[in-house]
Amino acid sequence: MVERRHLISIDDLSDDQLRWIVQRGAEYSRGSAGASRPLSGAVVGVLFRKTSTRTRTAFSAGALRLGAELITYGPGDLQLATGESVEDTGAVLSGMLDVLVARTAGPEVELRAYADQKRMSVINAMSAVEHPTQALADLTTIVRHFGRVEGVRVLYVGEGNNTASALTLALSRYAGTELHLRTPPGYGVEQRYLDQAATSARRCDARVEQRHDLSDLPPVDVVYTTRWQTTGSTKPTSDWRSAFSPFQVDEALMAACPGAVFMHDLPAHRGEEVTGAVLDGPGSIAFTQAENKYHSARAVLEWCAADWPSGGVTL
Ligand SMILES: NC(=O)NCCC[C@H](N)C(=O)O
Repeated sequence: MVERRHLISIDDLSDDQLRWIVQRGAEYSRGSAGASRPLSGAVVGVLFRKTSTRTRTAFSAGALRLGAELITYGPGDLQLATGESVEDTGAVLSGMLDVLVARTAGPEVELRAYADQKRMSVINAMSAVEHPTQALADLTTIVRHFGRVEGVRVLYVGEGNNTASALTLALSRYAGTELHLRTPPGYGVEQRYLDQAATSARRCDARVEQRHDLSDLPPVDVVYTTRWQTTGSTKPTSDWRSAFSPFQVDEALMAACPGAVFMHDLPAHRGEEVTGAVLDGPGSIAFTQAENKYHSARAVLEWCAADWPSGGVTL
């Protein structure tokens, strides 16, 4: 039996696979991906243990459009809620589903447990530490806007959360990219992701650096931010806003980055991490970026189906 593919971390993808998914997402967004239905006859489970608008809809609509049937589970629906283990849950679901798209409350260990079988693909629809499908959609957005990922320079402003970790792992795999992480003190991207990215950056001639202030901003092509209340996490101190408020993306910050477009993984909180003038302004591509989650989700699902008899991808 062919083992099923899992996407739990960006690090699970080879360079070729990463590039294939990003480019394929761009083809879907251009409407040039063709009309094949590689998930025909498949059943996809969609398990969201945390709230979701974009990712859940992108994967649900994507799976349906690619020909699959869907089963959706809310946070209290499975026997997980009454104490059944994630290992037992994964073993049972894998006998019935082809793909499980799951957003978990905690770290990736839960997703790895679901993936500890050979019959069902598992897709990380966001964990507490990494949001790989967001990074794939973000790179597809960059390809659509700039025509390439290579050489694109990104200023990421805000908490070093799941979105930031995935973006760090993904961008560092493209030649000439620069990722300037400017995160509040104490809220940076975890060192293990920076270490992984540093290895990729050396190999691919990319650059990743993290600082905790907004001085000496380099020339960039993209300014990216994220909300201040990351799903499932609570801040260790009650005065965290004083650390975050200098990191609001406002018109002054955008003026310091001439020519840059604005990206946001959403949901947005106008007046917190970004002003309305920036999010709703002419330089914002945040809502195109949100739509690209749907296009990218189809690319991810198609990649999972590659080895199925109905699949056509060879990577
Ligand atoms: N685009 C998304 O998936 N948005 C959902 C929340 C993202 C944010 N990084 C969070 O963890 O709250």
